[in-house]
Amino acid sequence: MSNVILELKNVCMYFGGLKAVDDVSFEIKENEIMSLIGPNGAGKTTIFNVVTGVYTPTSGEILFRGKLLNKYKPHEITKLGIARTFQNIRLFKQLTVLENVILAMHCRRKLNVFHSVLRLPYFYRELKKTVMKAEEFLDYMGLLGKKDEKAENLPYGEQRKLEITRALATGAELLLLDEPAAGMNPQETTDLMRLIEKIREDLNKTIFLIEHDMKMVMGISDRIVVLDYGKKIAEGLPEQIRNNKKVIEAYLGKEVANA
Ligand SMILES: Nc1ncnc2c1ncn2[C@@H]1O[C@H](COP(=O)(O)OP(=O)(O)OP(=O)(O)O)[C@@H](O)[C@H]1O
Repeated sequence: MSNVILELKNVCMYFGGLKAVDDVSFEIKENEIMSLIGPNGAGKTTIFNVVTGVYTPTSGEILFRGKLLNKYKPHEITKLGIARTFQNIRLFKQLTVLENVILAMHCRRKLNVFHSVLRLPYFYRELKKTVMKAEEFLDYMGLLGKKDEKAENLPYGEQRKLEITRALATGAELLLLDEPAAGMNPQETTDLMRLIEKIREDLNKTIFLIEHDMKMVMGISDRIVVLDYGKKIAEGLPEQIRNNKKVIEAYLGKEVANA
């Protein structure tokens, strides 16, 4: 049986009287592509926020490889091996593509202020290694040719790819992608699907995805969890979700049945 990498047990996240996430439980297995879907306001991003330490859940448990995450801070969770991208792209827009990747690698780098101030030979050796590693990530993602461009000058689809590159560069095993195909045309979306599948296969990553594009969700996911008003209303294989009456009736209608 495959190993569970992430487990949510009866997780609740309340904002005052609003139950943004209400008693949600599910598991993600190592190397799986799991999608989280649901209408606007269903609680998807809130789930990402509790998993990555932005919020402490009101109750319930979040376990990463059996380790309770509830009290960890976002940077500690990144260090443990979970990285995310955001619905609204968050890059250092004025910095180059390469610099953006290098900054994402800082949580694994052996350099500190002491090394950089004294400019020890060690500093230059480590810096060179870091640059080479960052270039490897960019090459893998097809962005090496753009390494010296300012992030803000990249076309939208490439900015989204750069965000994924940054998530990979943290060394994370579990990648949380929040609407990676948002704003992409159908060709870009298909390319992105192939890329995500490649990352899972070549690099042995686990992918947890929020996405509204049903063709992508149905085409790429091993399993899908469906939320509605903070509650899990279904979980299963794409075929099961596509044919689930509750899912179709509750909100997706033809969108999911025809994807
Ligand atoms: N910090 C917060 N304070 C108060 N309410 C919040 C907060 N964050 C989210 N909410 C509310 O929680 C509910 C779930 O929001 P969430 O962003 O998780 O939904 P979503 O499924 O990601 O929606 P979308 O598809 O539109 O991104 C919404 O009603 C939202 O307004």
